[in-house]
Amino acid sequence: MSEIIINHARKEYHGNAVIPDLSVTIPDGTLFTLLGPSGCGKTTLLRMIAGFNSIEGGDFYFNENRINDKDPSKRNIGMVFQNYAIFPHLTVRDNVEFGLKQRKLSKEDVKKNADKYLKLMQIDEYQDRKPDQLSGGQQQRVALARALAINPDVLLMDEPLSNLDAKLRVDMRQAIREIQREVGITTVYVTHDQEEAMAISDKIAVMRDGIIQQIGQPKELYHRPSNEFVATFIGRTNILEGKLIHINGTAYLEFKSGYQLAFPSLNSEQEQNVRISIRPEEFIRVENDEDFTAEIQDSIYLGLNTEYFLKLESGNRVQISEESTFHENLNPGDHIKLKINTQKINVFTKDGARNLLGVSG
Ligand SMILES: Nc1ncnc2c1ncn2[C@@H]1O[C@H](COP(=O)(O)OP(=O)(O)OP(=O)(O)O)[C@@H](O)[C@H]1O
Repeated sequence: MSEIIINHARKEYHGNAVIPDLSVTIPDGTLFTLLGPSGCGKTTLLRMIAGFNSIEGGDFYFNENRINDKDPSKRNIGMVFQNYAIFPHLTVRDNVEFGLKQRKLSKEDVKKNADKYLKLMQIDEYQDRKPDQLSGGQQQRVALARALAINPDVLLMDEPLSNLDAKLRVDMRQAIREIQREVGITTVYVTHDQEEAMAISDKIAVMRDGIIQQIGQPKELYHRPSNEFVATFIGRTNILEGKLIHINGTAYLEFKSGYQLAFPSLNSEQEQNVRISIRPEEFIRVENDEDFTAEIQDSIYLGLNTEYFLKLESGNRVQISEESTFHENLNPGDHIKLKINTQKINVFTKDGARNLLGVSG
């Protein structure tokens, strides 16, 4: 088992830095996800850890061992990719035993290890089949069993579920989570799917343009995103422009409508233009004492929740979400009153680069 430490990593392609200077520590035994939009450098970083990419700067360690110059085959890594990468001409068992045989283990140990992971991944009943006789989800289980059977120090997974259909993806991410916990292996998981990242990870690093924007538990990223990019990439949010002002020593958020909301947690911040992030579920419908009035423009019934598309009196459009009730009878054109949950909103500088409330985690 290993902690992974990356100090000042730099990656260039043809003189162009796709990862300028990245540092991160991945604690032993965690499922750590690299999350970000396409092209942000997730796969590049994963391949640097694996040893498939040159490293233009910085140091990579597994525990105290610097691995920069270590051959990929000597890093003791298990890998699972999007396209399964299992051998089509070998049976399920032979696939799982492949790495074990290469390591010249005794026959008994090969069998014992393969049995363990065939069972753990619930594919023992297919052990004599060839991959083309398996579903995508089963093939991915074989890939995972094969990766884990060699007892790697680190498991690297690059979009392992993206070839699977939606329902299976949800089942498989649960399976991966359970196996990872059971085996306790340090895992680096790459995805661009924020929901998958939230569901599976102990910790997530949100990346953009080769730079880590924030590292935290899913909950921390959702509630206290470090900047507007993270706030909009993790979950959904409404961004309203406003001003931070002081009246008699107390901070207020002034919205476009002119409404002023007392916001004492920013008492020590200077007056400035801000961008206010309010998640759809943090607008609460009230009968009086409202922060906003809004006109309903449209709604979508989603079973547990109903989403409303609203126009605020300022003209701003926002989306809110609330638990559906059977007798609900709101229609386009209706006016409603809303309060916002001030504990849960976030306030960014006018360029969206910094959360004035600070960041936990
Ligand atoms: N071999 C290469 N030569 C030149 N540029 C490359 C090479 N591989 C990747 N890049 C560039 O490096 C950047 C990061 O790519 P990378 O594949 O790491 O992104 P990613 O976040 O994994 O994206 P995706 O989710 O689409 O796989 C991109 O701009 C990409 O075009």
